[in-house]
Amino acid sequence: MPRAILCILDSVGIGGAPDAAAYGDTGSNTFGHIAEHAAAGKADRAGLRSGPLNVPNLDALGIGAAIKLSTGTLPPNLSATPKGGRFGVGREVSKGKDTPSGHWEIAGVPVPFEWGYFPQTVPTFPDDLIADLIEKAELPGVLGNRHASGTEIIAELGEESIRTGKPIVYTSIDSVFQIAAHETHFGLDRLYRVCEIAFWMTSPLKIGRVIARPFIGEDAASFKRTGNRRDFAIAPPEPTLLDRNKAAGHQVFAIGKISDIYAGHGVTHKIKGTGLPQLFDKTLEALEMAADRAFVMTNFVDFDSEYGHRRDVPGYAAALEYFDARLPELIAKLKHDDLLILTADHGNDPTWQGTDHTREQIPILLFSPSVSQGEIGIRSTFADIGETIAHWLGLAPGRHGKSFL
Ligand SMILES: O=P(O)(O)O[C@H]1O[C@H](CO)[C@@H](O)[C@H]1O
Ligand SMILES: [Mn+2]
Ligand SMILES: [Mn+2]
Repeated sequence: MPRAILCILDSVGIGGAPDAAAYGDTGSNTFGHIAEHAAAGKADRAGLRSGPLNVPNLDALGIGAAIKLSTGTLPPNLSATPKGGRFGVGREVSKGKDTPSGHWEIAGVPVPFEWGYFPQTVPTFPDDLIADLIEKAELPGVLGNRHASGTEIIAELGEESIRTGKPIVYTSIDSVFQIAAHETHFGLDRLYRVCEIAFWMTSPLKIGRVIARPFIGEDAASFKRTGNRRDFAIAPPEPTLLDRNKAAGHQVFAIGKISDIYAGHGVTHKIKGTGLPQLFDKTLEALEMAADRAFVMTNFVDFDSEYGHRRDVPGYAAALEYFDARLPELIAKLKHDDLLILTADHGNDPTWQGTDHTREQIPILLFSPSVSQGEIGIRSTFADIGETIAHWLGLAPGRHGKSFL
């Protein structure tokens, strides 16, 4: 009874995308640079972690070997010889370096169109779009209206937002329209409604997502974003692996952000979770419920949202070590015909300039009690991951990518 478990370690890239120059990201390497910083004592934080990166379980599955294959260089304290599983590298054909592009392509559907983006101007959003939003959502106005880091703009404008009732609208280098507002002063349900209205206005512009960014706290020093983030995303242009497995009558567990990323399409069990520990727990729980030919997919967003975008090297290193320490629990739960794949959707090198994603290749670490050790090389599309899982679950081949099993 085959089952498949796909863990997306959001933003855990491994460097070296051949087209990185087009994104200003030549030389970025999320995992490799964290390992280098840690080895040099530059990822220490009192009370959190210190010293070289300690990820023996990821290393046993081939993370070091995958990075070496991707960049030609083995980072410190990692091994070039895995102890089990199959390792490889994924290269993205879709344009853009955001979450939906990566996830859709991983699920067998590369993005066939150019995403819409907002310019690096102030204001960034078209006047008519904002005027329309203010009118339809009955807002007293908006704040922000520029490119920004979400935590920084809340610290800067959060108090004014509470005082005036105006939500904060901002974007990034990604195809996103983000709206931050206070969970209770503005109201969470109201924020979601405003996002929904914005989504209908921005989707014709091929903006991938409108993201609700609720926060709590009463002043700049205490503002904190909550787990009630919600992404309103464009639906994938073709049926993904999730749709295909659901259509075959099998379970599809979507854990964390997964359901949002695929606009709810192809999901039979939507499971929310906040923070790495809970997302990991929910993944283990889903495995308990997963029947024959089930597909379990989890997005571990914190690597990206809490550490990558925040350019927090010690935090990112500690998160990798946490995930690594829990990996044996997941592996212990695998039955003979279960397939586990660990991968990422893009990079977000915390040592890089700015606060945006980085165009990188991704690790593909595959493990099953019934698959021998080996290497799968550099795959020319992330869609090979989806096709491998489709093959494993007995689905007909899709239009993009090839199974590596
Ligand atoms: O700075 P925050 O609000 O975390 O925004 C980040 O989150 C968005 C979605 O992943 C990205 O486009 C990036 O801008
Ligand atoms: Mn992502
Ligand atoms: Mn991100």
